[in-house]
Amino acid sequence: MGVQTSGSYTIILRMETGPNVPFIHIANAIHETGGEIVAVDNVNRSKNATIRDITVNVSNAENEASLIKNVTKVPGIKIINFSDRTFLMHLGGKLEVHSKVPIKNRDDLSHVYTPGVARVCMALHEDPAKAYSLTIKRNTVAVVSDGTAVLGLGDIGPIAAMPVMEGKAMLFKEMAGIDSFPICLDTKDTEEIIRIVKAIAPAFGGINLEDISSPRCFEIEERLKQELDIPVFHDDQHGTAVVMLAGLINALKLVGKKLTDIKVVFSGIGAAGVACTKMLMAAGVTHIIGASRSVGIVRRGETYSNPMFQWYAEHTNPDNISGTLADAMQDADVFIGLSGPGVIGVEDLKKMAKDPIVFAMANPTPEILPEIAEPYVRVMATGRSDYPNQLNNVLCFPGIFRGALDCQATTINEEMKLAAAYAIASTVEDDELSEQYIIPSVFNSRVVEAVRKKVTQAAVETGVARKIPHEFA
Ligand SMILES: NC(=O)C1=CN([C@@H]2O[C@H](COP(=O)(O)OP(=O)(O)OC[C@H]3O[C@@H](n4cnc5c(N)ncnc54)[C@H](O)[C@@H]3O)[C@@H](O)[C@H]2O)C=CC1
Ligand SMILES: CC(=O)C(=O)O
Ligand SMILES: [Mg+2]
Repeated sequence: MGVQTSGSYTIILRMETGPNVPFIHIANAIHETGGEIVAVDNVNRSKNATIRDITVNVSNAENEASLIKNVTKVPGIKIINFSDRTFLMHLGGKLEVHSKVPIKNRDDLSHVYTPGVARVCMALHEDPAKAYSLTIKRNTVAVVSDGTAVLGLGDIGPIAAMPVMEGKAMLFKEMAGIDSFPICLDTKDTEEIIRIVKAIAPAFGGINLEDISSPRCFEIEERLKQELDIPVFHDDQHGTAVVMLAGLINALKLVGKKLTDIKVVFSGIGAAGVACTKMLMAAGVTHIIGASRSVGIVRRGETYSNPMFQWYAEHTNPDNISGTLADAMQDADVFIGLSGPGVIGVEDLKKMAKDPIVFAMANPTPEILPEIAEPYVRVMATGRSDYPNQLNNVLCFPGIFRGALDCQATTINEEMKLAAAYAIASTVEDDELSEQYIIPSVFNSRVVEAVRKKVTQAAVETGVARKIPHEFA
């Protein structure tokens, strides 16, 4: 009892029960160990036995083990097998490629492949710009990672990064109809990553860099932006920043404060923390303090080996305070966590200014859990889908790339990002806005369309669109 279950850890117990075993005995055994029954399917019923699949949310592996042990003790039941729903959904990977044109006979073959394909190749040789109409480039994005900063799990390597990149590719397709390939590179070398991404770029209309640790991610993205003529977008930086700003715009409406007046404290000065800081500065926030696990509050007068910390020290912390994250929390209006699990506690929240706003965005485990923070804060948001107010870059990257691809943008610039943030924020109407609803659901179908439209408009207005869609002509 009292165990926090997680929608992302679901097991299915297939069990056989004798004729006189009341279901309540099984339900109690599950409930006693903190499991939450979400579905019961009768698979087979005969005079002597019933076979059921019971789907249960558990909190973690230990909880799963103790639950199974407890259920096994119920007289008259036999567990046939149990499976983890998350792993079942990953069997064989989560993606496959489909062809758009059937190949039923030699004639079809001669058009889609040799000899017919050769004429198309030569047309592209003469005019490479036709790639947008004659190849998959028009609608295809590479999701590129080196596996060094996967969610908040850290440097777990390119193979272990694949499920996240496959997941991003699924989201591109499901949310915005964009085809994408997960590409996990077995190198951490900045120059080599730049070289490889440049080499694969001809097939793609955009590059989504993902989960590449800082500070290498800054140089990789900057160089690729300069050297390629397609959008290069480090999602952990800019997707996160766009969504964070959207959430903050709406949260501030609730508490009646202005961007220009607030004090914001960051935990985590990595890819996401730096980009969110820059986005807030661009939106008018002047009082920002950042703290990192390794050096505490970043301040002028110190020398940091990480060049981004040096930049941070020069551009934030107007009163140049020193100390730890806990010291920075005094009178903060907003806390933004882009670091790791459990870095703040209730004592830190109590120091914040009136109507605290807490965005604990570390994945999969936030800087503070909502059930602990909620009594002490006015607005609480996390990056997770199993709590209200999900601040996750999935609200941004499908729509921003849809908008960029539709106008064949050469880049995704600051104006396009700001347009995306305000578009996301505007999908929550004023009469819908509440502490539990500052940001639209990931499944709100209006989000991608709103972002697409505003992003394309911003691209056209700032002169980075190669094609002007009819609605903006
Ligand atoms: N909700 C969302 O949409 C997003 C959330 N994130 C989360 O933000 C976090 C950071 O991601 P990136 O900036 O891409 O990584 P990064 O590797 O570039 O930076 C991580 C930063 O957090 C600090 N940090 C890491 N673990 C920590 C811990 N346990 N305690 C204190 N500080 C810690 C590091 O010192 C570094 O400053 C991750 O948890 C990630 O899941 C990142 C992108 C999007
Ligand atoms: C959501 C995401 O991109 C991350 O946590 O890294
Ligand atoms: Mg990421």
